[in-house]
Amino acid sequence: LKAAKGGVGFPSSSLLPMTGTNYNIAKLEVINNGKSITEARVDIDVSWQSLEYYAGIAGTLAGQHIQLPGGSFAYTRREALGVCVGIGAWNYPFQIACWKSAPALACGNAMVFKPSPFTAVTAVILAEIYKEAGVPDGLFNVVQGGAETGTLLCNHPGVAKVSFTGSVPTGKKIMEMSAKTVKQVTLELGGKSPLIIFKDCELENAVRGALMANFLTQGEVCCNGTRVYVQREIMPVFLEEVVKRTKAISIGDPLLEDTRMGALITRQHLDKVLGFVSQAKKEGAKVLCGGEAFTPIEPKLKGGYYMSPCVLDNCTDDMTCVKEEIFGPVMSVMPFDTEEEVLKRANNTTFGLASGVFTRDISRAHRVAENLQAGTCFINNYNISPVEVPFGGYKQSGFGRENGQVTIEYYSQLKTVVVEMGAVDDYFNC
Ligand SMILES: NC(=O)c1ccc[n+]([C@@H]2O[C@H](COP(=O)([O-])OP(=O)(O)OC[C@H]3O[C@@H](n4cnc5c(N)ncnc54)[C@H](O)[C@@H]3O)[C@@H](O)[C@H]2O)c1
Ligand SMILES: CCCCC=O
Repeated sequence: LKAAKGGVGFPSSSLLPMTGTNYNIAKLEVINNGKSITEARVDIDVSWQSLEYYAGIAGTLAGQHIQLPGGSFAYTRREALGVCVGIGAWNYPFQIACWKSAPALACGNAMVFKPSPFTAVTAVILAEIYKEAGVPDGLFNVVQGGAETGTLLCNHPGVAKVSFTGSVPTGKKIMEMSAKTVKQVTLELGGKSPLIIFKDCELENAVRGALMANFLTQGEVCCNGTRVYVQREIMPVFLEEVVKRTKAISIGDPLLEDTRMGALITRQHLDKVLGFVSQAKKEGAKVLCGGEAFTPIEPKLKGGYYMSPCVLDNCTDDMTCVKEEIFGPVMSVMPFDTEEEVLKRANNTTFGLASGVFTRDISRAHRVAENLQAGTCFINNYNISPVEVPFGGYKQSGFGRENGQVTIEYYSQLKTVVVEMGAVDDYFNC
């Protein structure tokens, strides 16, 4: 399993077959969420990699020694915050629970984790795994419930920190509640990320990248690059290729090895996503493929929340489908002419979670990455998030980070100890 490439949902062909516990968790995650088994396996890989990574870091936590005049000195200690609350979204249930609990526990905190009520199961499996590994009772706890339970946790005076993954509107409420007792907050929120494809790109990679940026986990991925800006000269060939491959995505039973797209999370969410497609048509977008409820041929799947992945052409920056997070398999494609123009358009959003650029021009790639207002910029790929690499948003996509060494700072506090080696000053002359 070491061969697995860390990713938000990267279905790596380098994955070795899973057996035993890992495979069972992946299967449960499919039943939990509806995503394909190939993706769920990657989620479980990314999850255990997170546990291993922070377990390794735990023994390296250290402060600083600062020499002061007269032999005195100060040192800093990195200490736990106390009880941390983790609140998760439904799209990566097990992975989110690991991304939060691994650094929290590594820093010496306890965690109370609340999964989304739509995907309640696998966080409990994580609690069982921790117990089996020897984590003392009470250090990692799962409470089930929805908004009411989340509210109680955020208002609890005994909680030191809330790490939240979910939508922007809920994130604002979490921040407001946490402010009452000055709790620390990490917010991993939504996005409407731009993916910029220049005419000098390696087209095959750019097309694959656009699919990776839009259709993993049925498009229900926070950092998806759903605003696809394509340089005008290559628009016809890009559209032809992207539509051909989108039509070929196999939708159906998510437990089957060949399936690449499963079911959306709920009927209500499916209707909402289909509603975005209808609205896009009304506003002048052209559906090149998909965007409809889909009924797989297997009789047992009738009534499932499936839809065909959609590519929208004729989009403009002011359309609802381009401005709002759809959180479903809908790609909006728009032409651009110059780098300056596309950067301005890409940054014209209140979100700032991720971004991407495809080009062979190395200077341009780094210049674009510098100028995009987003927490992550992928160059010549998309949706790759190994555990060593910090992940998080700019602007209303949130703050704080998950993954990487920096996350230690979000689950610990710094104590300064000042040590006098001489006499105390007789300042008051008494
Ligand atoms: N940035 C990231 O890392 C990331 C990752 C995954 C999903 N997301 C975002 O999550 C959203 C989809 O997930 P969702 O529909 O579960 O989001 P959501 O905001 O509806 O719910 C997220 C969690 O918050 C809880 N909750 C709801 N109301 C609450 C309240 N008032 N107080 C406390 N807790 C409350 C829910 O029960 C759930 O556990 C999308 O916007 C997506 O972009 C972000
Ligand atoms: C935990 C995975 C985050 C990806 C966004 O939805």
